[in-house]
Amino acid sequence: MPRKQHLTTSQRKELRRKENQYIEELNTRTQEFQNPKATYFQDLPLSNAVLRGLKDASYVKLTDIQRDSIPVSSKGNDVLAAAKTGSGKTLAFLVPVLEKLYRERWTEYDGVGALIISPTRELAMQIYEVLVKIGTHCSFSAGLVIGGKDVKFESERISKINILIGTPGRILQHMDQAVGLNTDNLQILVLDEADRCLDMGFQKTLDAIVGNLPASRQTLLFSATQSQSLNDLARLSLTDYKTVGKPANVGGSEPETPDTLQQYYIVVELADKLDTLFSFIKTHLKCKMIVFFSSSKQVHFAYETFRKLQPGISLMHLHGRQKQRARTETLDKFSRAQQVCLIATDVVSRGIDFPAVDWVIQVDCPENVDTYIHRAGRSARYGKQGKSLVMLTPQENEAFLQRLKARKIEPSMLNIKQSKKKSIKPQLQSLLFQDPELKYLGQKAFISYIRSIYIQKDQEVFKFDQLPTEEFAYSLGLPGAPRIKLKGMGAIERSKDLKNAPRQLLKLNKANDNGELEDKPKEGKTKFDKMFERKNQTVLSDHYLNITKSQGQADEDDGDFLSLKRGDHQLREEDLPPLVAPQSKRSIRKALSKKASLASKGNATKMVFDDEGQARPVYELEDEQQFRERGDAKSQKKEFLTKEAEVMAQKDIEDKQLAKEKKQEKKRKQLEALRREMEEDDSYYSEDEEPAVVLGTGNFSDDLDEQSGNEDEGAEGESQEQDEQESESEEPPRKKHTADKEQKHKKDDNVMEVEEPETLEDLESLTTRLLNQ
Ligand SMILES: Nc1ncnc2c1ncn2[C@@H]1O[C@H](COP(=O)(O)OP(=O)(O)OP(=O)(O)O)[C@@H](O)[C@H]1O
Repeated sequence: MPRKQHLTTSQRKELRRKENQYIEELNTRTQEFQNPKATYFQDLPLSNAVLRGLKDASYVKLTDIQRDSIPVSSKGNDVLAAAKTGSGKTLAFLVPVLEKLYRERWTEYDGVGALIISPTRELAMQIYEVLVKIGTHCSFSAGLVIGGKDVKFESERISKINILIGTPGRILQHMDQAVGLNTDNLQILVLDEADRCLDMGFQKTLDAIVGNLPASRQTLLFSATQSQSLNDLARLSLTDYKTVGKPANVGGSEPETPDTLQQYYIVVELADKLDTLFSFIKTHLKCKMIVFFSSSKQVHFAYETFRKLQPGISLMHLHGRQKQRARTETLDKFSRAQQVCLIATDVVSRGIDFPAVDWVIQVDCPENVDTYIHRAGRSARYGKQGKSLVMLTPQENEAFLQRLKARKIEPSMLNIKQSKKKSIKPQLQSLLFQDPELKYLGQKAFISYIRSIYIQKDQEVFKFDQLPTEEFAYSLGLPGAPRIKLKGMGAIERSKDLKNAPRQLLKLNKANDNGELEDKPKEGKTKFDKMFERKNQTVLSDHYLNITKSQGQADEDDGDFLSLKRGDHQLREEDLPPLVAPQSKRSIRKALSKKASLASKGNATKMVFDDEGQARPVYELEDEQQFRERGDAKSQKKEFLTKEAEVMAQKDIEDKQLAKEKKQEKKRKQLEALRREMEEDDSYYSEDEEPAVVLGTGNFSDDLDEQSGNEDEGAEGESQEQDEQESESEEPPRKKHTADKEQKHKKDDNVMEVEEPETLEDLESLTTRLLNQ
């Protein structure tokens, strides 16, 4: 940590002069630099402060993307960089950020000089940690804004932050508040996993953020995959940019996966996936592995059931529905553990750098090749060996392998002898029978998976109509396929234009417990809602649907109705307890007041019923004398008809107006629902989440102290808002700035355990043997 020095004015002037001279020389060296064979960081024209920070953190040798991109970025160019997972992109953009601010002689009082945007909180935290690690000899302040409760807390400190790292939603929130966050002087903007930000529906948020930034800034876009949306973003937000790294898009000559990654696939029936996974885990107890499912509910179910079945390895789970603190703790524990199985959603599929992961298992087929690459890339990082296995159903197999092949990825096939595979279905059934909580989770997991397939864009891979729903339900231990009703699909179609699949999945996950997705947001809960929020009420679902049919008629008329009938739970009306149609207190009050107001109007019309039972107003024959006095019958008739026609025309206009207003209102509510959802989804994982706040201090070394202090003392603050738990660190006193600131091998009865195979053949035969037992 740099010591505070007391200098005289002339000493300070002299120091300043030397520093200016040093920076000028550095700039000249940078502009003239041409060494495509640079091997070490010190071969690059970098400032001493940055080089010392890198060395202290044991970063000495350059990776390819670092060697190629740092000199280009340091020259001030806009850069679009794509490089394989685990190839060291984080340093590739953090080093130029520090260099830029150093060369601009940035001080605490200059405000935000660099903005780094990451799609998820976990990734933002990781970037922050790396920055803290390498920035020990620099004198900038760094801070994290990743959403959550205390905007005020952040706002108060944000004005003193020089390097701001955050998620898009929260950054924009601070910009909108117009207090604290001033980006007028911003020098450099970094978008990490930029395409993921776009995929997650942050396009508008990013546009708004970029719109608030000075045009003169430098911009760096980084990703492991290079999609069309990334190219579009590059065209819009970069100026005269340089492309660095391997062209990682379709048609490239090399696979985009690391060379050290061994990739496999197996073809397995949907209903056999959990059996296969469990057998796999039991035979790889000495490994560190990540298992990916497509939804948080499936993760939750697999975790809870496997925990009870005790495969013999430490199990962890991580998904966006968990509280932030739990997520952070799991990330931390998993990073440190050596033999462990983490069951997770795509919340950790991008960017997260877990050390030494042996296996990545993709139980659910990824939505596209990019997701496959990012998931698999959690293993085999920074030149280390790693393996990945994707489970494909016979329906997905062919088309997905083609998609992979088009990107030069050709995993090897592993065979499983289905006949000999150990089944955990009976245990699951027994568990679910005993534990209603688990059964409920199973139903949720089932619904989530079916929904996830329904909304996939790539229908050649994901064949919704070929899903073996009954078998799948049975494989989860359920007695039959829960009934699913997806309605209001118009809303989903609309949302498809706005968001990509993961967010759609998120939206669908917000459907109610009956599997229904409604076109409009609910206003308050009815007794029906509450009744069906209770667990294990699925048996009532048919009845519920009957009751609510009339209420939901309008939606159903859209033709957007889909249902998967549940075979074993057909419920006869007479078997059900008598249900009185419930009414909310509000609706009862409303009805009563309507009656009261009608009664008080005093102009009620007396009605009589005619022979056909039709109600008609009472009328009496008018006196003939009076009738004649008003004119002849013909003209009276004409006058009457004209009047009636006018009334009808007026009514017609009113009706049309009413219909129009209703339509507009419906549209407004739908838009409102979408908007609200996008806000809630400040991050995708916020089906899910509200973020934690950890703001840095005026000095990196303070940040380090602060972190370790908290770890030691367990001093993490904790509070709740919006159902989220958050952690935050106390801010230590700010330093004054000077002129030169700176298993055991347990044998299972059924599965033989052996050492990790070295070759593909070994692995194949091993897997076959193990699964055949
Ligand atoms: N020059 C280096 N020397 C030693 N280790 C490095 C170096 N650069 C990066 N690493 C290490 O390599 C690992 C992967 O780096 P990083 O997380 O930046 O990869 P990435 O390219 O961003 O991956 P992803 O695309 O998955 O986000 C990290 O553990 C990091 O500490």
